[in-house]
Amino acid sequence: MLDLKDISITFNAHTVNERKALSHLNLHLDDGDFVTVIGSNGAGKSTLLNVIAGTYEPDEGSIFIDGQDMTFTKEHKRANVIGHLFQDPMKGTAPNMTIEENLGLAYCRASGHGPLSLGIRKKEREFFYETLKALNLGLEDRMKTEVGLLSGGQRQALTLLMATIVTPKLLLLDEHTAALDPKTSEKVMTITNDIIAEHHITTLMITHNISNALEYGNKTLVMNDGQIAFILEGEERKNMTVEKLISLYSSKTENEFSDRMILE
Ligand SMILES: Nc1ncnc2c1ncn2[C@@H]1O[C@H](COP(=O)(O)OP(=O)(O)OP(=O)(O)O)[C@@H](O)[C@H]1O
Repeated sequence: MLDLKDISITFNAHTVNERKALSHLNLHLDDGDFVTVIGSNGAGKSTLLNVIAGTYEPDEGSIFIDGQDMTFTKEHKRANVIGHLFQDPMKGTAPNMTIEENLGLAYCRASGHGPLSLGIRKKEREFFYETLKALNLGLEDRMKTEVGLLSGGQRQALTLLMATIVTPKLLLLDEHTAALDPKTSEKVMTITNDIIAEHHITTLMITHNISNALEYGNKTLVMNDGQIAFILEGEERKNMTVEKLISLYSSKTENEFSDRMILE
């Protein structure tokens, strides 16, 4: 489904701030894979997602989605098939527009249904109502509420819905629950897991929470220094504990996870 072939990217090349963020990275994801991504600070996790999304063009290598070479496809064109969520709940929604208008925008953009100026029709309103209801946050009764008035958790759940209202080929989640309080984070994570399972969405999810990384998804990709250190799957992953993973990481990479990852 997703193939990354020999991807490298260096920021600020030939300056004192030169930083090789990804180095000859290869990755293959099968259809429906839900891969959690962890690694120390600066390992290249966000850069990996940004390169897949088209935010950055790699210096070397190729990106294929469903066999199609997307390496030089612009970010806004890739957005038709890739959903990308960030840590900041303020990103990804328009605060001065209502919930319904935001969903309308996302729906039109992803489905190619023509501009929002045509108005949201009854059929779409009903679809949005039902989709919001499934979140179990009461947002279906607040469709005329401006998004800027929502809490961080509600907003992040809405952003997730917008990214998946037309099922994307690939979903990229960059610590999308990290800015939420623990209870809300758990709720948004449950919603995330349900949406991914229901629509069978191929997903890469960066998390700093090691137990979440082992609990959710079917594979865990561990990054270090711009490369994939190792991938856990199958029995090995099933039998993995947080403690074992911390020691495996330091033995394989001679590096440590950050305190934030270990303490949480
Ligand atoms: N736009 C950029 N310009 C310059 N350097 C960058 C840029 N983006 C990332 N880097 C550098 O590339 C390296 C990898 O960064 P990246 O954000 O991908 O790491 P990460 O694994 O997501 O880290 P963290 O867990 O701290 O968010 C870091 O050294 C970072 O400083």
